[in-house]
Amino acid sequence: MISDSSQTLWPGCLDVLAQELPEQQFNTWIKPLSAQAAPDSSRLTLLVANRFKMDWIRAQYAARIVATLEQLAGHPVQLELALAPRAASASKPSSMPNGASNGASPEPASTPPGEPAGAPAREAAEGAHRSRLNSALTFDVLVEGSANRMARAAALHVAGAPGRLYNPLFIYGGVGLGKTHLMHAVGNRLLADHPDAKVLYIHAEQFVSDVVKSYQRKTFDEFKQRYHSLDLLLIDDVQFFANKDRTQEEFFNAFEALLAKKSHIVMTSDTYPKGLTDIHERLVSRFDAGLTVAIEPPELEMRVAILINKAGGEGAQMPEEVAFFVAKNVRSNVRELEGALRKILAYSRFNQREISIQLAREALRDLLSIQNRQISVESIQKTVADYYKIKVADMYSKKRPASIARPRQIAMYLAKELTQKSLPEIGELFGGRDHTTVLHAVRKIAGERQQLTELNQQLHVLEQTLKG
Ligand SMILES: Nc1ncnc2c1ncn2[C@@H]1O[C@H](COP(=O)(O)OP(=O)(O)OP(=O)(O)O)[C@@H](O)[C@H]1O
Repeated sequence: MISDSSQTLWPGCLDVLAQELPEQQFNTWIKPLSAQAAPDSSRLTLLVANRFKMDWIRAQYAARIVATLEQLAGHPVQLELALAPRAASASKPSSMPNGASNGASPEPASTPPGEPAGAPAREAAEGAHRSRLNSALTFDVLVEGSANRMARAAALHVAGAPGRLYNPLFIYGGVGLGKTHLMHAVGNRLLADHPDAKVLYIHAEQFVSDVVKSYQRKTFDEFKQRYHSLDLLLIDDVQFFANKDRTQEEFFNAFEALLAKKSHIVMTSDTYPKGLTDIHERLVSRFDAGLTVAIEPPELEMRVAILINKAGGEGAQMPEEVAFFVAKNVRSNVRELEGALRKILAYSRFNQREISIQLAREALRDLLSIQNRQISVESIQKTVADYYKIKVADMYSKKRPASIARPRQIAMYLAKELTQKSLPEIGELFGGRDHTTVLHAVRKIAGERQQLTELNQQLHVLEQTLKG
């Protein structure tokens, strides 16, 4: 008889890996595996469909799987890989993702076994395939906060009246802040209202690859037919067009054709249009011709709301104090926040314990210890000095010009936010300054961060850099 914890070990591990690995890799390699755990969870056997997959999983994923299993179990776990009996592997549901390959898989697309899904599932998959939309990414599950309020309002407007105002809509911001989610939400809403609309979500890299294929196969007519006939084109991460001249030309053509027929274009990027490098000026000026909106890193309360909502979506309840604890420690972006939540939920399920601050601390111990280990006041001083192009020595000096005093205040603020040091200790490390000077700097920068978008973004970049 297998104990409860051994039964939840692999599902818990799947939860964590689903969050940590790119979707394509997870769906291709990890999701199809079935597991048998020893009753005491000391050993876990994964059944793999063929020898090729077994070698690949051993080489690419075994170490990571073991680390995750051991973190969940709290003791060493031996991992074994075995070939699945033929019948067992053939009856597994197909798990191939609908999107095109991201190049991670070395296996020909026809190799993985799998029965076709049932008709409704197939239709849904075909619908999703046509538009490449992820139907889970809707406005309903997108938490609103000051960080994304304007972008969300603009996206809602576009979904409700495409082809009119805000065309193109250009959404920019740092990684994992919800740009892609917002884009899918526009497409899903439009399709819900107009099921016949021709919508396509595509990552810029895929667009580049489509251009290359059309070039090689001389099928530009089909390419044009496909892109120029859309009602809504959602194109993600356009910074990937940098230096790809032919792609930029084709995108320019598609762009002009779509705007001429009043189709809508929504784009995302990691920076605002004029901040894009190696993109033709005529494209940049068109990107900026509709509405450009930023998504910013979520503030504390928004991070808390996201955690509570997402936990609810997984059928779990996260007490507010735990959500605050996690949100205070995981600040960089929503994707990391989701990763932390997955770990906590998996840890709670596996150990059959209620979610508490103590449990969160244990589940996130690697993440928390990496943060504490890596960030020292000295590394903050160096990073900030490099960023604002001043000397590290100016962090300790008595110089007062604003070009030096302000980065110094920013470094003090980050030292308070990212380390466990007290105000007097920080003052000491900044050339023996009084703790009231540090307090003044911390309050000033915290206040301005709420008001000034540019400062907020700079701090976000610095935090990401410091956290590695
Ligand atoms: N406001 C929000 N409410 C709920 N979930 C969110 C929110 N913002 C982001 N997310 C979730 O965070 C994850 C990362 O978001 P997304 O992929 O849209 O980020 P991104 O800005 O496109 O990042 P990248 O630039 O790395 O592609 C997704 O799972 C998304 O659903």
